[in-house]
Amino acid sequence: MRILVVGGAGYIGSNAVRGLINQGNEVVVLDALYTGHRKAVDPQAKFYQGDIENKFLVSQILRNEHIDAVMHFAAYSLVPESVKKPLKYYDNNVSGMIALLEAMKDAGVNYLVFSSSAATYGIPKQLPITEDSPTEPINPYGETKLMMEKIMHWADQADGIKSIALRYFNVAGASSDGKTGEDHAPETHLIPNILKSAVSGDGKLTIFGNDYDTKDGTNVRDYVEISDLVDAHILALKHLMTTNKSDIFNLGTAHGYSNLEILQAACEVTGIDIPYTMGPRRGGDPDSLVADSTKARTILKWQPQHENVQEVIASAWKWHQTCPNGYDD
Ligand SMILES: O=c1ccn([C@@H]2O[C@H](COP(=O)(O)OP(=O)(O)O[C@H]3O[C@H](CO)[C@@H](O)[C@H](O)[C@H]3O)[C@@H](O)[C@H]2O)c(=O)[nH]1
Repeated sequence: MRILVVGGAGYIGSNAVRGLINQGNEVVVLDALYTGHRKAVDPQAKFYQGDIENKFLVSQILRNEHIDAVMHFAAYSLVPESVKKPLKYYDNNVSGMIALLEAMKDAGVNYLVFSSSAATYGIPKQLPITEDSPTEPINPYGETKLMMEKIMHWADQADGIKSIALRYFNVAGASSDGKTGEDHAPETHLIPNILKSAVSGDGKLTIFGNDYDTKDGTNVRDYVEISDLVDAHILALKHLMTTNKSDIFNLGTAHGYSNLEILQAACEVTGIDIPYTMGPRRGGDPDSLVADSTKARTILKWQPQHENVQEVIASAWKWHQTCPNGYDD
């Protein structure tokens, strides 16, 4: 199959590109390189630099490259940034999805796997969260992802574009060959920030808030390992093309770790007593997000292989030690 991976130079997209190639697919990448890294893209993929909002370019690539299906990772994804710059998020994320679907309609490409988020749920009424839980996002990022899902739904109704939205919980870890890891600018994610502090010893790590309604007062998250996440995308695409039916799946492990538990696990993995400051709450953080992924396990036959959070942190730690400045080395 020939797959277009939009946003294929980012953390999750670049890992998906490798996974697709390893499974015998031909991959074309489109990435604007606003947040992604050219060096992260597997050299076996054909690369175009460009913006998802350029629907003429996307349509041309879909036609000229004889694309069968699209995976979409080209959205802004930082919760705190979205709270500070909501218009940037609505503009890029929502407009990007509209342009992509218009280009797919124009080129007659009817299959889309989309990187959605647990942030679509907001503050869950019960844990673990199933796909039919209410979707009431509490930050602009989560709301843009929900809007994108809704746009996909109506594009299916009107134009027959079939799609699967994968609602990820917190993705973490690096590839086992050490080639691709997590490198955002600015870095706002917990595990990379903890490990950066471990490498630099700068003592700049802040844990945001210890007055949440959780076991130790810090936020609880469900960490899903990057290669397990990529496997789910490939299974989802096969399922979509077999059933021709749009759907939504959670991807997580059903294990919730508090921010302090993650810090403790990182201290154990690295052997470093990582200093931190307890700071005030960061805007837009729900207390706890833990996935019920029974649906993905049953229907997609998804079997995550890396549910031990220490193992996930260990792979990220290997990457951070090798590339302390990310892809800028
Ligand atoms: O330096 C830091 C960074 C983060 N946190 C906290 O760590 C937790 C996790 O934060 P982060 O790693 O930024 O992830 P989330 O905000 O939970 O968002 C992630 O998880 C979502 C789904 O749960 C995804 O959709 C998003 O794309 C992804 O950024 C939160 O409580 C943060 O406040 C800190 O305390 N200190």
